[in-house]
Amino acid sequence: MELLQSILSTWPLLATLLPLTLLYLLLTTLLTYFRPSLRSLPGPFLARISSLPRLWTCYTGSQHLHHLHLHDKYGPFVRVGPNHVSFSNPSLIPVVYSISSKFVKSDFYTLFDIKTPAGAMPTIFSVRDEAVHKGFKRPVAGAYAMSALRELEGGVDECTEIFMGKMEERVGGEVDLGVWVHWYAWDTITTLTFSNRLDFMAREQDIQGIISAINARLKYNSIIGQAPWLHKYIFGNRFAAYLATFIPSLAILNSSKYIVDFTAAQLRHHQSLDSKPPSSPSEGPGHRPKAGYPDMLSRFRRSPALSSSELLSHATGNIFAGSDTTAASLRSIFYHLCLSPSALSTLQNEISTASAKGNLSDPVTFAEAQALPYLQAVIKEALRMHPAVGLLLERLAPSPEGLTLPNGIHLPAGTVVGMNPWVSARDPLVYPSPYTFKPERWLEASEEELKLMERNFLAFGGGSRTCLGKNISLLEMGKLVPQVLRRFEFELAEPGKEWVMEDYWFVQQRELVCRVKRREGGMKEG
Ligand code: HEM
Repeated sequence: MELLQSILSTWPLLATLLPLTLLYLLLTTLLTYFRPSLRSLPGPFLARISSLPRLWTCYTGSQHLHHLHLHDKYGPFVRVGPNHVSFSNPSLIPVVYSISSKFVKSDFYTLFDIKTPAGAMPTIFSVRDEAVHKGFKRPVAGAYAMSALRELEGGVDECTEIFMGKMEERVGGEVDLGVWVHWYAWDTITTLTFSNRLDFMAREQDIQGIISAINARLKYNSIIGQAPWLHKYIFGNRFAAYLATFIPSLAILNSSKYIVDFTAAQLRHHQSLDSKPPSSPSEGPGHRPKAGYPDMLSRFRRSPALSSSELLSHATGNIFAGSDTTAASLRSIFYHLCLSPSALSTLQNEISTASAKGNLSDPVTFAEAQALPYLQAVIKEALRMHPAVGLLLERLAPSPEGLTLPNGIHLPAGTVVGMNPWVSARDPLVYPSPYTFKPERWLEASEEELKLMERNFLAFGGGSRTCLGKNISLLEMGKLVPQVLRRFEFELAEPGKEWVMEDYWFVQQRELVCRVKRREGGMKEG
């Protein structure tokens, strides 16, 4: 106390400013706490007045679990931040996430904008303005249609074959299946997008460190995205970003440029091969594009409406969103099958029966996979058990009307509202015993129940901002899983041990170590 008095008497300006600052902080805290309408919503005290709890739970990679806990404790509407409301009430899903919804994405998504040589620009994923989003999507949507992707099945088959070969080499031993499906997803997305498989699987490594770069940026984006205004003082600030280069553990988080440069190199490579004759296997590993090959980039490039920056933005979107998601979903499929012997044997029987009837080619085609109802239910249930995205899908209450919650509370325009796909997936009224992996629920539900289950299924998001790459992942998962299961069996190396989850926008799992066996009576390597 004496020390404070002596400081204040030495610096009279400080003596005036300090109480004013404290008064300002007190007033803003009170105003934040008592923000109209939001004050009547329940939620943790600190979350009402500051972004710290959201920053912290994001930093610890556990926000999906935190949101589940908050809704268990406080009910369907929780004030999770000064201006943030998380909801678990399903009736709001069609309001907030519909095709014609006026709820645009929040500033959280600005962290996912990219810098191109022509300047900063959003990606189709991060763009906030709905009209701009429509314009962005129109020229490329065709490339994501299932009819277009089916032409690329051969590319998926090549990657599947490599995956099978790698598992074959490991029969009798242990594999970290989580790592392998990640490499599989990377090889597949680079094949489908650029016809340039980078051979993560063949070389058994993170090629050019791109996986680490994306993980690091996702970490930064999800944490700083909780208070997006912070970005302009961190990596959005040139000087701060420069200073960070001297601290390797910080510098790695600023990998956005690295990711865009990685994609730009792929674009240049694709363009440089236009004039080359069709590839031959002697060109070495990877799949080389030839003029007219219907990979996604060729389709994008055929659209005269796309500038080179837009092309880069779309390709970066595929790189950013196209592998972690599918990998997390594949891990969920294999993990839950390992934990559920009855589901595994039902699926194995379905595959064997179809095979015996001659209904499964080698490799399994997408059309054949779709005709396996239990397989489709397993995929759906695995995505429900483990949605790839684990933060709020944040949207802004529209202006001027805001949002009136079913309990009558009115949220003003500009309030950030959203649902976490993990919360919608665990609603016991929609999915009885929501923590149990039960593919049958998708086959046994009545029409009415199924409608509700589909409505709550936010694994691919919803409305006009539904995942654009959904068909890519369905193609990959639908083809890989039956092909692998007809030849191999996996069991957890340590059955009692749970995997480790980290939620940095995508909820990635680690330590899915399995023993690989050749399946009794299963298909031999052909
Ligand atoms: C199982 C795999 C996948 C899952 C679970 C998934 C999940 C999601 C989710 C939840 C969203 C909505 C995010 C939001 O509203 O904020 C989304 C959007 C998006 N996803 Fe995926 N995704 C998957 C695979 C892919 C793939 C393979 C690609 C592309 C190669 C992709 C590209 C996109 C794009 C471009 C958007 C933004 C769409 C828009 O706003 O119009 N995703 N995804």
